[in-house]
Amino acid sequence: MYTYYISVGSNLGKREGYIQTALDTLQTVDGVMSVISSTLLETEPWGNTDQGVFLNGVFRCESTIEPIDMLHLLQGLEQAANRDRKVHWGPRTLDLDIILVFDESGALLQVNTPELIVPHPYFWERNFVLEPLAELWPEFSYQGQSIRQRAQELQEA
Ligand SMILES: Nc1ncnc2c1ncn2[C@@H]1O[C@H](COP(=O)(O)OP(=O)(O)OP(=O)(O)O)[C@@H](O)[C@H]1O
Ligand SMILES: Nc1nc2c(c(=O)[nH]1)N=C(CO)CN2
Repeated sequence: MYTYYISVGSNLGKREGYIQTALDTLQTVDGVMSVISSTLLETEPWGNTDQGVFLNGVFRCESTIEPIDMLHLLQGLEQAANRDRKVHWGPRTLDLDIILVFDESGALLQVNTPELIVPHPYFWERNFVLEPLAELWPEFSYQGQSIRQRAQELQEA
């Protein structure tokens, strides 16, 4: 059994609908025991600022699905939302990124393959991930820093 923290975002079309559909579909998948979502929040675009405001959140998912298979499952949900990938970090109907994965002993998984890097390489730089993650897991800390401190630090940067 794994515990996944998955970042969800959308800034094109019926944003909340795409996110809700992804959540509803994920809950029906064999091997997915539970999915809960943080509240969704409006966030200014990060990285590529020349695009619309995002709706972002984080799902916590308990699942027996292996990380690479979870990635492919999430990519299928993105395709179901007619996601196109023309512009890197550009507008998208639905984005689902695996942020963190813990195994049943509670150990943080490190994955480094051409297709999948976990922890997600940018998660600790992105308040649109850290704020909803902190809602689900306020005591989380990473590399010796609490998530609250990190979110504050990014806010002030
Ligand atoms: N932890 C991860 N979660 C999701 N995709 C990942 C992860 N690690 C590597 N990838 C790879 O990233 C590729 C590009 O994904 P995508 O186009 O969604 O990037 P993005 O979400 O726009 O940018 P970013 O990854 O910086 O958030 C995917 O094809 C996937 O193989
Ligand atoms: N606010 C916000 N900005 C972004 C987002 C996102 O989900 N939310 N996703 C990106 C590429 O993954 C790049 N920039």
